[in-house]
Amino acid sequence: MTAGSSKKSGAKGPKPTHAKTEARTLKRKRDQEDVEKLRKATDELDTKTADLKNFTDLPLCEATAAGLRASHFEVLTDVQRAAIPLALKGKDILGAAKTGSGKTLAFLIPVLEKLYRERWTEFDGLGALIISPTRELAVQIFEVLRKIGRKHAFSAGLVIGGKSLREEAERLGRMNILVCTPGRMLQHLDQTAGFDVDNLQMLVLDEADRIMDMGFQLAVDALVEHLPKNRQTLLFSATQSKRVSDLARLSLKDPEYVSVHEEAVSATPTNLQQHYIVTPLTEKLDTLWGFLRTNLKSKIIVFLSSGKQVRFVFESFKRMQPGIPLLHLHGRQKQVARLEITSRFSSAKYACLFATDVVARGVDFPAVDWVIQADCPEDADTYIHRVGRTARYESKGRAVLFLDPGEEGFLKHLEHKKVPIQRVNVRDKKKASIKAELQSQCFQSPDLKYLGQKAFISYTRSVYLQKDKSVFQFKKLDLDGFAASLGLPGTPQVKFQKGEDVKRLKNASREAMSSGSEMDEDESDGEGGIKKKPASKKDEVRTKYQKMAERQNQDVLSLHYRKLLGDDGADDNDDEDFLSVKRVLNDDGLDAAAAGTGQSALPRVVKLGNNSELVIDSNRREKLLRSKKKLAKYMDKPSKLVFDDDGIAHAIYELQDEDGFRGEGPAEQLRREFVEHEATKVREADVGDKELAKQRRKEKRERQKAREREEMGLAPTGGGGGGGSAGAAAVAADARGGERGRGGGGRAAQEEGQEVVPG
Ligand SMILES: Nc1ncnc2c1ncn2[C@@H]1O[C@H](COP(=O)(O)OP(=O)(O)OP(=O)(O)O)[C@@H](O)[C@H]1O
Repeated sequence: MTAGSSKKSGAKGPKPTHAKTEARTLKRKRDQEDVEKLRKATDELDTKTADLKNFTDLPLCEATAAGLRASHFEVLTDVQRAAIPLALKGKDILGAAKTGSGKTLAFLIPVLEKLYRERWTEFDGLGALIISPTRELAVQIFEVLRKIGRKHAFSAGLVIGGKSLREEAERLGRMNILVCTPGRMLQHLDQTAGFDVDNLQMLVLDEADRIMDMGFQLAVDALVEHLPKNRQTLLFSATQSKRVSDLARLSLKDPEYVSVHEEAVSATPTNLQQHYIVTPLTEKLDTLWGFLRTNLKSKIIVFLSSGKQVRFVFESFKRMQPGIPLLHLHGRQKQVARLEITSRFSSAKYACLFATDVVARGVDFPAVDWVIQADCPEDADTYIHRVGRTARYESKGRAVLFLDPGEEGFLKHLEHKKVPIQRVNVRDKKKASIKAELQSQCFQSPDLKYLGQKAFISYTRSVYLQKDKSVFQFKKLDLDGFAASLGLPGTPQVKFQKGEDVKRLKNASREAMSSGSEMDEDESDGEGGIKKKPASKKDEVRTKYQKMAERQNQDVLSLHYRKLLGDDGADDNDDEDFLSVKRVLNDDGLDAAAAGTGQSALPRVVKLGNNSELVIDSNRREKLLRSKKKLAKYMDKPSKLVFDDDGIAHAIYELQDEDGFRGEGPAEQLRREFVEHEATKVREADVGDKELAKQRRKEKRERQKAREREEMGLAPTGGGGGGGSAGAAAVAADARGGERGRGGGGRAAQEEGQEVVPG
C-alpha cells in the first residue's frame, strides 16, 4: 500500500517514526550487504596479480570512492597500488616510498575502509589513531582526511596541542579518528579521564622512522602501552628503518614490507634535479643572497640548522630587501603563527621560506621550485626528506646543497643512499659580498647583532656536537671569518661541554615526556617534540662561560628584540643555551617571578633615565646600583641646557621651525636684513671702542707726564681748569663706555681729580 492510497480512503497512514525506523532498518540491511560484498571482493583480490590502475579498481565503499572522486584523485600511485590492497586485507604494513609519492592516501583510505567495514558509529569511540612527528604534518593529514572522508559519517579530530588540555579533552570522547602528535596524545591518555581507546582498530605512524627515532621512542612506548594489542598497524616513511626492535616495540604481526622504490636507481624523485655548491662557510650568506637575487620569480625553501640561524638570516635579509617576499618558520613560534606562515607560503606564487627541519618531512607545499640546504643536514635521510619538499607527485623541482670544503665527505653518504647529485659553481659575475652591508646592519641594530651572536653560537655548537666527524669538523671552522661574514664586530666565544650529543639535546625535550611531567607539545629547533619543563635554577648547572655570555649580551637586549621574539617568546630555554635571555617584566620593571618572591635571584631591569635600561642579574650588577659614578657609564651622555627667564630649559642651539622662518619673508631678503643689522651693530661698537682707546691713550700719556714732573720736583700743572677738563673727559667716557668707562677712564679721572683738587 502506498501513502497516497491511504490518504484517499481517509484512513490514517503509518506513523512517521515507523517510516523512519523502517528506512533505517533497510539502510542497515543494504550497508550490511554492501560490507559483505566488499569483504568478499577484498578476499578475492590477488595482490600479486591484480591489474590495478585506478581507485575504481579497488574494492572501496561508495562513500570513500565519492570522496576520492570529489578530490579529483583517479589514478593510483605505486605505493597506493601496492599498499592499499594489503591494508584492506587487514595486514600490518611497513611502507617505504619516495617523497611526494602519495603515502598519505595509502594509509588514509584503509583507515576509512576499516571503520566502514566494522560499521563504526559514534558510540563505538576511537577507531583509528594516526600519529605524526610534527604539527604541520598532522594538520595536513587531517585536511586530506577531511577531503576524502567527506561522504563518511565518522567524526575526526586533531590533537596537536596549542589549546588547553581540557578543551581538547572534552571533544576527544566523541571522536572516531584522531590525528595527533605523540606527546600530546600521551598526555591525554595519561590524564584525560574517561578517554577510552580499548576499541582501537588501527594505528598509523606517518614518518615512522622519525617517530621511532630516539626523541619519540619513550613517548611511543608509553602510548602503545595504552592501546589494545589486537589492532592493525601501518608504518610509512620515505626513509624506512626495518629495525627489529622498532617492530617488536609496536607489536607488528608479520608485517608486509611495501618498498616500491627499493629497486629504483635513485632514492629521490626522478623529476628532481639535485646539485651542490662548494662554498666556504665564510661566504655562505653571500652565496645565498646571490641565489635569491637571481631567482626572484621562484618559490624557495631554505633549510638552516637551527631556529636561531633562521631568525638571523630572515631578519638581516629582510632589511636588505632582496625583492622576493620572505617568511620564516621554526619550532619555537606559536602555533597560530606557524599555521599562518604555512598557509601563506602554500598559497604564495613567489616567496622564500627560511625554515628548520620542522617542515623537512611530509609537508606538502604546492609548487615549490627550489629547496636550498644552506646548512648541511645531519644525515642523508634528512637530506632526502628536505629535498622532497619539491618535485612532488608529478611536478618538477630543483635542489641545491651548500657544502663547506670540509663537508664534502657528506657526498659519500648521499652516494651510499642512491642520491644522484652534481656539482655546480656560482658564476663569477654573480658573486657579491654582503659582508659590509651586514656589518653596517649589525652596527646600526644591536638587536640584529644579538641575533647574529646567537646564530653564530648555535651553528658552531651544532657542528661541534654532530656525531659524524667525517663531515662536521669543528676544528676546521674559520670562526673569525664566519663571525665577520655575519656582520659581527667580534668573534663570540664558544665553549662546549664534553659529552654533549646533538641528537640527545634536540630530543631531550621529548625524552623528558616519558616521565609524564606536566608539559605541552612543542618542538625544538628541529622537529616535533614536547616542550621541556623549565629546569629549576637550582638544578641547572651553569658554567662560568654561560654566565659571562649572559652578561655580554644583556645590554643589547632592547624592547625591539623582545618584540622580535614576540611569538618566539618561549625562546632560549630551548637548548640549554649559553645565552639564556628570558625576561618577563611587569610594570615596575621587575621580573614577575622575582617580584613575587621578593628575591632578586631572577634578573630585573632598572630604568636609568634617558630610556636606557640596565639588567640586574648578578651581585656585581646589584653593587653597581650603589655607585653613581659607575652607573654613569650606562647612562646616556648629558646634554647642556640653558634656562630662559621663565625657568624653562632649552637646548643651547634651537633651530627655528621651518614654517615660522618662511612666514617672516623671503629668505634672501631676511639674510640681507640680518647682515645689515649686524653690520650696523659692529660699526657702532667700533666707533665707541675707538673713542675709548683714544681716551685711554690720552690718560696714559697724562699720567706719565705727571710722574715725570713729580720726579723733577715740579708742582702739578693744569689747576682747576686742567683737572676739570680731565674730570669732565672721564665722566664723558664713563657715560659713553658704560662698564668699560667705569673700570678704566672713570677710576683714572677720580685719581686725576684728587690730584687737581687742592688739599
Ligand atoms: N593518486 C594520486 N593522484 C594525484 N595526486 C596524488 C595522488 N596521490 C597523492 N597525490 C598528491 O601528491 C602529493 C604528495 O602526496 P603525499 O603528501 O601523500 O606524499 P608523501 O609520499 O606522503 O610524501 P612525503 O614522503 O614527503 O611525506 C600531494 O599533493 C597529493 O595530493
